Amino acid sequence: MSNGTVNGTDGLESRFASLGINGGKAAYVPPHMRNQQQRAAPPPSNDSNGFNKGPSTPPRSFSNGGGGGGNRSFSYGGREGGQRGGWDSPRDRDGGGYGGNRDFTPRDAAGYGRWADGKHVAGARNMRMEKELYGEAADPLKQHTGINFEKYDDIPVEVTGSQEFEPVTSFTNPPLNQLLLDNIELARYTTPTPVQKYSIPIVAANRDLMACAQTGSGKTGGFLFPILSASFTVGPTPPPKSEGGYGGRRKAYPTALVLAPTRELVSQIHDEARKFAYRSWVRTAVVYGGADISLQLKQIERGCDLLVATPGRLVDLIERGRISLANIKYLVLDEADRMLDMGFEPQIRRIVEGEDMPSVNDRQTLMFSATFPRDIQMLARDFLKEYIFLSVGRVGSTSENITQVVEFVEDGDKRSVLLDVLASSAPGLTLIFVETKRMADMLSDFLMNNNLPATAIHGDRTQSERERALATFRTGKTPIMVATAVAARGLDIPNVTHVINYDLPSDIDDYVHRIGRTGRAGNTGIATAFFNGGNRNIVRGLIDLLREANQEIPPWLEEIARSSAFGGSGFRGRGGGRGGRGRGSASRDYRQSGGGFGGGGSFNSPRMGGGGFSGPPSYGNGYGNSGGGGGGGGNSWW
Ligand SMILES: Nc1ncnc2c1ncn2[C@@H]1O[C@H](COP(=O)(O)OP(=O)(O)OP(=O)(O)O)[C@@H](O)[C@H]1O
Repeated sequence: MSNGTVNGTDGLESRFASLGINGGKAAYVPPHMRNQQQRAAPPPSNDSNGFNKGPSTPPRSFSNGGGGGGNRSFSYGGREGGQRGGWDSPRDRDGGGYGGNRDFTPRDAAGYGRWADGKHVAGARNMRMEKELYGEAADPLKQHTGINFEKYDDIPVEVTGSQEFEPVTSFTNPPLNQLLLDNIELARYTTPTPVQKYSIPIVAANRDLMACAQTGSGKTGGFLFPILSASFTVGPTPPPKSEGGYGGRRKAYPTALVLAPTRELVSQIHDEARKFAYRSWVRTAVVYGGADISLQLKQIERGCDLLVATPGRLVDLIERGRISLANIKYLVLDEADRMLDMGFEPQIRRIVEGEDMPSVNDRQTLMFSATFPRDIQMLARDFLKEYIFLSVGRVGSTSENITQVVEFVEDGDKRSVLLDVLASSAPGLTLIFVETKRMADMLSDFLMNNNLPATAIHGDRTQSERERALATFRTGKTPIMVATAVAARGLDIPNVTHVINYDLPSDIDDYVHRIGRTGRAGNTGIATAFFNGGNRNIVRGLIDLLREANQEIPPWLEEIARSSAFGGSGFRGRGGGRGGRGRGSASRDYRQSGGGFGGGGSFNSPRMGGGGFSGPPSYGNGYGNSGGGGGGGGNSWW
């Protein structure tokens, strides 16, 4: 299978000389490996880390000084020291007992805290863990903030709903718990991003939230910070009496559940959760399909207060009686629009409505994404109560940190144009998106046959193949990765300087997420799209995005938009690719744009607009999993 790593133990220059990426130019060596050669070099500063020398003159002048990642591995369970749940009250309360395998974890294992006698007892520092979780200051394997980080503050924020909120402009106590602040400092975050500034007070006010902010602008912290801060302060909730505690059955009762669509993403979120839960009583766990369930069960037994999960594996563990959702206080849907579209909605309904999760009134529900189509906003009301809608910038907009280039390329010319584009790319990691798994394999093989070290990631690869592909990509061993949509959302890989849409998606929101793998945390990046007549359905959406992000719009593209509109296919391209629930675009909270909705529902926002929009007929429980072709539950396009 495709995984053309650069092997061998020769000098770095010669290792990379064979890659031929830069034609006759000096051999490419990923910057992080150059650092290994030049240990004396001073560490990069936060805003000048060598990965964000912004591109200046598109197209094709890819001037980012990007670098390879490093050997950052996903933490699929198995941490040292063990971590049983943090509840440390008398075992015999309510007859249950919370310590099925209490001996698993030394009570005072460094790095892990506990809750004792109604108080939070922070664990001792553990330098080994700190190094693993936070890396070194100049660690090229970690994402560093880029030159444009402060510019996030210029993006207009809109908060709609029945309450106003003062943003939290700095990381301080109050409102945040001191232990969380210590961990935020260890993570080297100095200022909250806009989405974090608002999510902190909104969640603290016990409100449900639908939050929309651009890719790479810190949404993960946006939900982790307020949840962890409150958890550290309030402490754990004992299992319900009726369940009898952990005792015999070793069932876990998480209080926070984060659902996300892919294995890689849940692992990444879990890594972040571990960072910020360090030394606290909160034990984190991650479960996802395709990996050994017994290892995940062991991990859950060690403690599972904050659980990050893909829906399918979670359902499996609930069915096995190993996880109960009865204690959930916080439910987070990350990439919420993806989680509620045709592929996942039935599973989400089962988890949220068909198991023992507290009702919408007895939990807080938070949804985050960079895109929220109107139909999904309407569907989401089934899971939220009188929510606040937070948008940083226009819903579904792209970051100006990404320089977008659109090239007209007929299908038959794509391969040779790709070689040209890669040859003129500056060093850095390049992510290439294609529409099918077969194409992902074929294209990575083609690249390797042309001496370009590439790997592929898609849904047909085994878990270990996927992990290896990501690892070799991060480290720059294969600085090119060909991917299907499975890698489109959420992944935060440092030094991805170039995203190429070899095949454009049929949904403009998918384009937004794909190109969002570059230009993160204030860094800059380039996104190149190969456009041709087959992509007419997204031309209007694409032009809107380009205009909004102050990008150059090729005249030929506007010409196609004009002729497409005339020919009737120029709608803002949604709904083609994944089963085709006709999706309406939304640039903001749909309640603000006069959109009513059919069907029942308990939604009662005072600001809800009057009728007018009849919308898709029904999104009730009967919504099947019938997405054909590209979509549905089978995820066959991944
Ligand atoms: N306050 C902060 N200060 C510095 N860096 C931050 C801050 N918040 C988040 N980051 C970093 O920014 C990067 C992007 O954050 P994150 O992955 O949460 O983005 P996102 O908005 O969820 O993106 P996506 O829409 O692609 O899922 C991460 O590397 C994260 O560590």
